[in-house]
Parts: sequence; C-alpha cells; structure tokens
Amino acid sequence: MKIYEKAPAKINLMLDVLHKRADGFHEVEMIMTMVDLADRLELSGLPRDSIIISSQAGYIPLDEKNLAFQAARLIKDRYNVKSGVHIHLDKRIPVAAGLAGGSSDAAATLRGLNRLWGLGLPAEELQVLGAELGSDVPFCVTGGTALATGRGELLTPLANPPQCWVVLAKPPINVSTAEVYGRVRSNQISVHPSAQRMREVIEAGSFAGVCENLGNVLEDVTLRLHPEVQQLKEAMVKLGADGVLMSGSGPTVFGLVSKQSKVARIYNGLRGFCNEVYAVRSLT
Ligand SMILES: C[C@@](CO)(OP(=O)(O)O)[C@H](O)COP(=O)(O)OP(=O)(O)OC[C@H]1O[C@@H](n2ccc(N)nc2=O)[C@H](O)[C@@H]1O
Ligand SMILES: Nc1ncnc2c1ncn2[C@@H]1O[C@H](COP(=O)(O)OP(=O)(O)O)[C@@H](O)[C@H]1O
Repeated sequence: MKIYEKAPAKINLMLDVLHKRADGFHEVEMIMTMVDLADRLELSGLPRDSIIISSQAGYIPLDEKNLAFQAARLIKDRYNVKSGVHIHLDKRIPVAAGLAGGSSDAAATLRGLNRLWGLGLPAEELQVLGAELGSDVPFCVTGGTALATGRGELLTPLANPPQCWVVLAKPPINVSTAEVYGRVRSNQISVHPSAQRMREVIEAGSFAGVCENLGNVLEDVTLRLHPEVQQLKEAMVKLGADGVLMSGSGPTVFGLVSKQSKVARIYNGLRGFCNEVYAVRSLT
C-alpha cells in the first residue's frame, strides 16, 4: 500500500521574541501561514521492521538525522508498530531556508503513517508528537494559518489572510536557527510587531493591513550577519512587492503581491540576485 502526502512550506507573517526561557528556548509570538510550495512524500509499507528514506535531493541527510526518519521512528516506537516504511521525499522546498521544509516533512510523515498504519490518532495527538521533533512541527501538522506561542507549539487557528501571490527568494547563504536565536537580546528589541494587530487585519480581510503589519524581530540578527538579505529586501520593494519580510530565521525573503500582473516583473528582477526564486499562491 502507498500513501501520498504534500508537505507545504510556511512563512511567518509576524514573529516576536518575548524572552529566553530557563530551558534555553525562546518564548515567541508568531503568525504563520502556508504557501503553495510543497515537498511530496510517498510512503510505502514494508513488511520488515525498518525505516528507509530516499530522495532525489542530494543535499539532505537520509539517515536518522532526517526529520522524516525521526518522525517515523517516534510514531513507530510510541505505538509499538512492528512493520516498517519506505519514505521517498521529492524535495521542492529550499533547505535551511526559514520555510520549515524539514518540519513539514516530519508533520507529513506523522499524518501519512497515521493513515498507513491505521492508528486513528487525532490531529492534536500528532501535534503533541510533533513537538518532540521541533518547535514548528505542530503547526505543520494542521497547517492553515495560526498564532503560535510558547516555543511555537501552542496554536490558535486563525482565518486565512486574503489570497495573494507570494514571491520567495533564497540567497545562497546558510543561516543556523540556533545561532540566530542565540544572538537575540529580547530586552534590546526596539519595535515589537503586534500579533493582536495582525489578527485584526486578517479577520478584517485587509491585504493592505497584512502588508503594513509584517514584522520579524529575527531580521535584525540575520541582516547584521548577512547584509545581502537586506539588499534582497530592498530589491523586492523596488520591484513593486506590496509587503516584504524575511521568513523565520531566514535567509529567505518573501514578498506579498496582490496583482498577478506584477509577479513576473518581480520574479525576473530577483533572478538577477539569486538562483532560488519561486512565485506561488498563498494557501487558503
Ligand atoms: C525560527 C522559526 C520560526 O518559525 O523557524 P525557521 O527559521 O527554523 O524555519 C522557528 O521558531 C524555529 O523552529 P524549528 O526550526 O522547529 O526549531 P527547533 O528545531 O525547535 O529548535 C532549533 C533551535 O532554535 C532555538 N529555538 C527554537 C525555537 C524557539 N522558540 N526558541 C529557540 O531558542 C533553540 O536553540 C533550538 O535548539
Ligand atoms: N526532510 C528534511 N528536509 C530538509 N532538511 C532536513 C530534513 N531532515 C533534516 N534536515 C536538516 O534540517 C536542517 C534545517 O532544514 P529545514 O527544515 O529545511 O530548515 P528551516 O528550519 O530553516 O526551515 C538542515 O540542516 C537539514 O540538513
């Protein structure tokens, strides 16, 4: 039997860091939504007790470091499943980009194995398991649009923002999420983006309001380490994107665009800056 799952990328419409916790994680307030750029997973049941990961992408680990492997092992151990699985990952989301590609693969693995092995677990249970794998995994289990608090695992579902185009550009640099959080000084953040305000404009269906209230306090850290991310933001604004922000810890920058007629110009203009540019729809 084969099961297919789509694992979409997320963007952070706002991300605020409140303080560092005793466990080393940071207390955050984020509003996340999914975009139509997704990895594809094919899960095939194996009679023997093993987990095999394969992928067309040569640049991700295929062993126990892969988040899909970790998700499969976790659900298998927790529910005492004796059979195995082969998971093929068709990677389309850029890796280590601030788009939660690995987290979304882990979440899709939990959903897929729940079906393949007939476990009948509710989404909330998959989210609790997901939190053991990473802070963004619980959101990726259900997707949509949500306010995420705690270290990112406490979720309040929200309405989707008005549909728009999302142009994503990933510069060829590596950013470590742990390093970016490690450099945040929460008492030195001058402007905190407002989750409350973003919720209001989403509820009002205001695209202009969403663009005006984009904000991510991790930008300051990543932009200081990599000034080319700032240049990319400026290029996107100049090319006519309605709202521009770095996603998560970066380095991907996204631009929200309401008019399809503007998308090609922005996409083509950015291709001069970096190879990895995508023009997709927001997911509703
Ligand atoms: C920044 C965000 C925004 O959505 O996304 P990405 O840029 O990774 O996509 C997330 O908070 C990332 O979530 P995720 O990538 O799942 O992080 P985890 O694996 O849980 O943690 C990686 C490391 O980041 C730090 N970390 C993560 C989350 C958090 N609330 N506080 C932290 O300090 C910790 O040092 C942790 O060891
Ligand atoms: N299935 C996977 N897809 C992508 N990266 C993965 C996966 N499993 C493990 N990784 C590792 O996780 C790290 C973060 O990848 P990713 O989830 O794409 O980034 P981000 O959290 O910035 O969105 C990378 O260093 C990558 O090697």
